[in-house]
Amino acid sequence: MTPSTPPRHAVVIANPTAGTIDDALLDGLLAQCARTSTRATLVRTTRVGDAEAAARAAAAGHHGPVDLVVAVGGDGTVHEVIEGLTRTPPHGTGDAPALVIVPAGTGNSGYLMLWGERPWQESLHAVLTGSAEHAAPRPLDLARVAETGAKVFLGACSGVIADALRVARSIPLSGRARYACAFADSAAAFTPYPGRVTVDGTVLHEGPTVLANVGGGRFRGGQYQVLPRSELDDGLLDVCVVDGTVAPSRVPELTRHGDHLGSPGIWYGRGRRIVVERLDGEPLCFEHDGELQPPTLRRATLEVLPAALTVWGRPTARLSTSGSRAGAGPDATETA
Ligand SMILES: Nc1ncnc2c1ncn2[C@@H]1O[C@H](COP(=O)(O)OP(=O)(O)OP(=O)(O)O)[C@@H](O)[C@H]1O
Repeated sequence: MTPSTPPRHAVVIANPTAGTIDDALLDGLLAQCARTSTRATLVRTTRVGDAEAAARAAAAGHHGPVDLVVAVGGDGTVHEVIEGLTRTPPHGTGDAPALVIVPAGTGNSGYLMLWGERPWQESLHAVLTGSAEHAAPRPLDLARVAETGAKVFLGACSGVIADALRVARSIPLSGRARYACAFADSAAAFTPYPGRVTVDGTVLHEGPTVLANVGGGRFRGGQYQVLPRSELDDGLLDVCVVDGTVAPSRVPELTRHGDHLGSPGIWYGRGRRIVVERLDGEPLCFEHDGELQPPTLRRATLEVLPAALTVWGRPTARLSTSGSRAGAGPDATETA
């Protein structure tokens, strides 16, 4: 395999308030850069919005030529860094810096999506040494919420998966355990809402809806494979709808291993523009990248931004090919 070009200058954007960060983690990271002669510029955030500003500054060339941005934190930090990297045209004629994630939050779905369960030190070492066998810079599709302009990298979801984030606020656990507990509690009490999901102008589902998940990554909450077929670099968004014939309480167990696609009441599509609506005049319960959104939208329009970002991940034929593709069936409406 041809080695990738190792990065020469990394801007490390670290959120010191993220769930599992400490000085030892940052010292270890900087030592790894020093061992491979990668210049590292450390930026510690001090408030919400700093990570986005730092990524924008790095892409705009404020630190000189930069070919790598290291986001150290949880999914919230990664989301900000992506907003910053994609908001600025790259400095001069060079490419925008590529992103690598060092997981220091509690859920870390972004890291899981790109590297699986591999320790971050091994992933970073492969990036810094240009080991093509273990790491590759890959194009990553993002989505944009047309109504707000927000970028989405992990995925967006209406219904019970979003409601679980509300429930999680009062659960005294952290990370994946907290979300699992919240998902079970929310699902046990959830009432389907009247909804419609449209894929590139064709209605995929209309009627009682438990959730509509658009992505993005295969996993939500770091552990539920709601979109087991999703490819992160195919220029398309996947969508899975669970309709009201499925008991909400069964959804956590059904989606745990991505086995739900063959079941009745599951609708799966793929396209460039996906509209998720609530039809009774009430606001959608809606989240993206693990952040519950204010109840202001009755519809969310997700448009794909193909290859919006270069991100380091494990080299696979596609970014996320673990698991097999389900055969086409009634659950497998594909619009592209
Ligand atoms: N210095 C800071 N002080 C306070 N908040 C910050 C700071 N830097 C970043 N933030 C905000 O903290 C929020 C949470 O961070 P992040 O999601 O990275 O960590 P986490 O909550 O521990 O991880 P996870 O989302 O995996 O549970 C982010 O939305 C970010 O905007």
